[in-house]
Amino acid sequence: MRMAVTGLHGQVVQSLIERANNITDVSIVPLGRPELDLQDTGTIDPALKSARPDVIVSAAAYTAVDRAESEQDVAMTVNGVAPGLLAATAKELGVPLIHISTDYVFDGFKDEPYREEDAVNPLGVYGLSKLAGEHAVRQATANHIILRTAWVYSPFGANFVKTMLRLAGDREELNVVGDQLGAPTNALDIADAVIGVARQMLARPDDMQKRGTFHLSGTGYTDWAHFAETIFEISATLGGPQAKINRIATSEYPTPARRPANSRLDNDKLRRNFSIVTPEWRESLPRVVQRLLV
Ligand SMILES: NC(=O)C1=CN([C@@H]2O[C@H](COP(=O)(O)OP(=O)(O)OC[C@H]3O[C@@H](n4cnc5c(N)ncnc54)[C@H](OP(=O)(O)O)[C@@H]3O)[C@@H](O)[C@H]2O)C=CC1
Ligand SMILES: Cc1cn([C@H]2C[C@H](O)[C@@H](COP(=O)(O)OP(=O)(O)O[C@H]3O[C@@H](C)C(=O)[C@@H](O)[C@H]3O)O2)c(=O)[nH]c1=O
Repeated sequence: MRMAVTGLHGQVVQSLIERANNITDVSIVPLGRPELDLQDTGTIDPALKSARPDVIVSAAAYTAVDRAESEQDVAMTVNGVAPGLLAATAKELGVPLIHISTDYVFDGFKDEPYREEDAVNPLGVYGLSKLAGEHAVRQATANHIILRTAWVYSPFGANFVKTMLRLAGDREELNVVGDQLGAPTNALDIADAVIGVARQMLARPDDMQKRGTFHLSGTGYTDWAHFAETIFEISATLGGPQAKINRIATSEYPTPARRPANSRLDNDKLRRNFSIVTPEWRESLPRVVQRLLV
């Protein structure tokens, strides 16, 4: 199975490359700038076609949530327009598209985990742009999966786990918000799920139970402050950096973009339709912290 994946250095791309290294029948073709530039939309179709994919994975995105508030045009092109073009090429090639989206399409006012059919209402430009991307994909091809994930971390790229370990090098105490709930998701677990989903889509080309929108986050949930405390508990056992976490309210940590108070995603549809279950977030975390401390 040849998977063309957008992006080069991103967390999900790098995780797919690492996982595929150990699987003989899966090869990843990462497509990044300048060959494929989601801002330079004319590059998308030729780059994808030259990769001769069996499946396309749309993993690249403009992910700077706060910067998006002042770079709306770039965020909209990369996250909102480009996925529709990827989907149009996927349709022309007759191959499935797996598009990664986000919990930030929701406003977070629901008390329970979000299900796929719940009403969307993004609070910021990043979420709005990702929602536009979802609509564009749905319009361009029925042969798609939209996988909404959340709070992604990994040994690669930039993420909250790396930020906490880095900040602890300079400070003894860190203020972290304790009133936003969500599920940390290891990008390597996303990679496993994406490969599993792709195999099942190819095996069942006409099965609409294996098409549409699905949620995929780590199992269980936490808040950012407790997530940070857990990172440092693990770091302590490995002789890594330490910091005391001061639990604060979101109102005490002003940011350009608003974040949802509830980012929890209900993963049950993925379990029912694909038999895919993600590990507990606490189980996945130590493996990444360990790698980051080496
Ligand atoms: N990070 C998170 O917490 C979450 C992420 N998601 C979604 O998951 C997906 C993967 O995220 P993640 O791996 O964390 O992302 P990263 O921020 O780690 O990487 C983003 C990738 O997008 C690429 N990219 C950005 N702009 C362009 C462009 N104009 N042209 C081509 N490539 C571009 C980057 O390129 P380069 O390699 O050159 O830097 C990089 O490879 C995204 O769709 C994101 O919206 C969803 C929920 C949470
Ligand atoms: C660094 C830091 C962050 N925070 C807060 C800010 C924010 O509410 C929360 C997480 O901060 P980050 O900037 O890492 O998170 P953020 O960029 O909002 O992460 C999001 O990224 C996009 C791409 C997604 O799709 C989302 O699922 C989500 O993972 O923690 C603190 O309270 N203290 C700190 O020292």
